[in-house]
Amino acid sequence: MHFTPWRHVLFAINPPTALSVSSPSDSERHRHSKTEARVQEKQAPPQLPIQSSSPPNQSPPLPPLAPRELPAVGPSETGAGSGALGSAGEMMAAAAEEVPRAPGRWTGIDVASRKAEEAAMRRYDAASWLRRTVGVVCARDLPDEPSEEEFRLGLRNGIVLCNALNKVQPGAIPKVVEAPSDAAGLMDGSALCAYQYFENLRNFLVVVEDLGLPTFEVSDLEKGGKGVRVVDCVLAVKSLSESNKIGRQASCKYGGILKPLTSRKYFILKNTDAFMNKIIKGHSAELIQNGFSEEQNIATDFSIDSNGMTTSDSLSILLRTVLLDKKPEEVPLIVESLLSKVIQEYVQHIANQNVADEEEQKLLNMKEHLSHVVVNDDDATKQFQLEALTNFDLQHKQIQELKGVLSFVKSAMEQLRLQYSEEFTKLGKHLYTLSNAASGYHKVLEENRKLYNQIQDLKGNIRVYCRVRPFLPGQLSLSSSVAGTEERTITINTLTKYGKNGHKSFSFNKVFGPASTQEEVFSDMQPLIRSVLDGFNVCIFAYGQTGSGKTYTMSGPKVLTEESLGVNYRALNDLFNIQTQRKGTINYEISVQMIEIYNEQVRDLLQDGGNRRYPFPLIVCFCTSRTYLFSWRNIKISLFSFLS
Ligand SMILES: Nc1ncnc2c1ncn2[C@@H]1O[C@H](COP(=O)(O)OP(=O)(O)OP(=O)(O)O)[C@@H](O)[C@H]1O
Repeated sequence: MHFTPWRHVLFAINPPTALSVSSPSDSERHRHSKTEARVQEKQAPPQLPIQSSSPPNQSPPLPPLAPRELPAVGPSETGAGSGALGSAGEMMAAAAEEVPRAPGRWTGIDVASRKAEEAAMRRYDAASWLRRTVGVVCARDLPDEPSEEEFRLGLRNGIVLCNALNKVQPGAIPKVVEAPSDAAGLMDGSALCAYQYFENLRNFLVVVEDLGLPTFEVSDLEKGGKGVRVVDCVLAVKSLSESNKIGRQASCKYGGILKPLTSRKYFILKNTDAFMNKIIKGHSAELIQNGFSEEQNIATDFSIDSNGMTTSDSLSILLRTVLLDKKPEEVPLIVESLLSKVIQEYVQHIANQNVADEEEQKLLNMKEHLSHVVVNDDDATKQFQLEALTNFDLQHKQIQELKGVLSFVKSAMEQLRLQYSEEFTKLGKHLYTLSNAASGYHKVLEENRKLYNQIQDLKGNIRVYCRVRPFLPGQLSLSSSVAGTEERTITINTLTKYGKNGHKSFSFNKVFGPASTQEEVFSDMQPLIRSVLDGFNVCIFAYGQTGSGKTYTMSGPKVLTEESLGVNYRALNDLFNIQTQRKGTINYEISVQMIEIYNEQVRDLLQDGGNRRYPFPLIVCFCTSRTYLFSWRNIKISLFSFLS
């Protein structure tokens, strides 16, 4: 709870002697103020708190008061800036501010002079108290009557402040960073580095703030800082010290009511009476500080606390006490100021009360919710347990089912594995059999081939067949020279030397009569043709006179039918069919060349229209490893040679 506007009272209660000094020098003003303060200090009770003041540039000019206008307060309160004014005095000052100023009685120079003098007096008072508190050794850098610069340098390292505060509140600052012993000759505490200064000052300011005293910034101890705030703080600590000496928690005029170090929630008020008691107590303390008797103040407190008087009664007593010795013209202003303060405190209290009501409502809601939870806790627990058991049984049942399914799947998989193993074993056996069969097949095939070719060799590598063509249409069959044919023999009618009919017989591998077909002729040659696919060279040619049927036998008639196809067509068809049958095992490359030998000239019948003549003799052609089909006059040759 702050009473900042009441600080203006300092100027109103200054002694008129200070007002008579017009623009004195600083030293003169200091000396004058100091002398005045010394006199006042001797007369003032040491326990009186000190009233701080606003910075000179913020303080409005106040009209001077005659000595008879001053309240009956101690000399220290009336000193420039060092007075410990109470609420009554402040109220009076506030009232005095509103008093119409007499023209010509107050000038700007007087105001500035009085402010400077007041500041100096307050600084002297603070320095003097610090020196007395910590001792002249510790405060060697702080003169008894320091200038602003000396005051700043003396307190810059925070040692004096911390030690002084520890004197007032023992143990408030457990650790004070002291200056090194060899730093005595150093100026303005510069032996310590900046952060050590800061640590002392920070600890000091933290404790001061916890005490509810006015604080300052660390920068206020630097050049350009607001030294008046430091003075206010020191005087507030002094006020606390003096209050402690009289065994009473002082009401601080420098920023609020002193708070205990262990709690920062001092301003939380719970009801109107407590709120009013607080105000009244605060004002009562101020009354004491402004000259009212302590007994009177105690009586006031006692009447409020013990007799349970109402708020209006308390206010009445307070007003009567405050206005007891006031002039009639001062009463309205004092009452107005007091009411303004009461309204301000009441508004603050209502705000706090609203916040408290909201918090309380939240707590009630939370309690109701918790009670609802507690009341239904048993049912909810039972329901939860029942659901948990049900879920457990269901899950257990599902797990058992899954185990059964898993067992079934395992057995099925095992059966499948056994079946697969058996099938694999069977397949292996079959493959082994097939492999053996294939191997045997190749062996048998090879053996058959050998046997086959052996048979062909036994039949003869050179075979001679004889075919007799039938009579052509229009030819007389009585003139045939063939007397008869057997399988391997043909008998020819011949004329003897003496004109008698004779017979000659000729033996061949086989004799085909006039009724033989093309198929019968080829069937006896077919085994030789297949020998070509086993790598044997085969040559088939026909020999005979003109018109004997060579072309018919080798190629067929002009109009070909399936039955009339000759040896060449049938041989090639047979070769291509065998190639197709053995396609998966043997690849055959087949080429065909057709030549004609006529009048001892070899002609290629498949190139250049059959006009290309070969310069090499016929025997060379037989040595080539290719398939040949020769047509020679009266010799029709089929030569088949395959390389596989
Ligand atoms: N086995 C047969 N059956 C029926 N007709 C045949 C038979 N052999 C030959 N001929 C016929 O006899 C005629 C003469 O046959 P082909 O032309 O084959 O004789 P060639 O020996 O080739 O004669 P050339 O040497 O003059 O070429 C043809 O008209 C042919 O149709």
